Amino acid sequence: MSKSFKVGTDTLPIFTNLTLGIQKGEFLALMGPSGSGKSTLLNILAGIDKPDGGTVRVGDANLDQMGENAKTQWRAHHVGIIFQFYNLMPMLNVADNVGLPLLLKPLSRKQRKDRIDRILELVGLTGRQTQLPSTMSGGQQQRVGIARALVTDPAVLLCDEPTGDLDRASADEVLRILRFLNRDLNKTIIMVTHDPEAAAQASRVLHLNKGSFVEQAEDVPA
Ligand SMILES: Nc1ncnc2c1ncn2[C@@H]1O[C@H](COP(=O)(O)OP(=O)(O)OP(=O)(O)O)[C@@H](O)[C@H]1O
Repeated sequence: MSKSFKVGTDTLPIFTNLTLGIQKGEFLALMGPSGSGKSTLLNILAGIDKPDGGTVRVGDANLDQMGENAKTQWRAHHVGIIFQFYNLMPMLNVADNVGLPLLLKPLSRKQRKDRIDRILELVGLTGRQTQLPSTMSGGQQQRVGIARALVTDPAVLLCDEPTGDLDRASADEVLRILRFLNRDLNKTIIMVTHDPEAAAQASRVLHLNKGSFVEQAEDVPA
């Protein structure tokens, strides 16, 4: 896959003939300097951004052969996205934020409520349904963000610096949930992070370096 951006009259290459395979059920951490293309890669995997050339397959979906509407539908069913700054709707309460992705699904009010309640329990936010995000801590807001990403039961979770705005204790709680989702619910997780402690939770760490990935070397005892 190749990707560049046009900046004025210049072309800024981000990836040139990048080949990357991610296994179902992996917990992959993507690291690398600012501007190296980590978020761009997540956007390409989500079908939000398009490569200039090459092929991007996620499960059975061949993203480069799908139109925009098909990709939007596909994303709504198969991919959950978790953001650094949560991206919650401030005027909606917790239950309505978490339920947003379900608006595209033909569910009854009761089915919707049951699913929201179950997911909130999973992220440790039972009883918070009517609370507004602005009255919650950063860690709690991120757990609402995780619940929203999970509510459609996607196979893949894309996380863009999910602990980047959190203190250590809240970050550790978010990482504990991500680890649980990976190990116990078999979610494939791709997490961009600058935090070595977050990366240490992953089953594989890749460092983006000048448009290609370098696998983190195993620690070799001296
Ligand atoms: N829509 C765009 N138009 C032009 N340039 C862009 C666009 N999106 C990203 N870029 C450029 O592409 C490069 C990669 O950006 P990207 O956000 O993927 O990096 P990153 O590794 O996620 O960085 P960070 O760690 O700072 O979030 C940067 O130089 C950025 O300025």
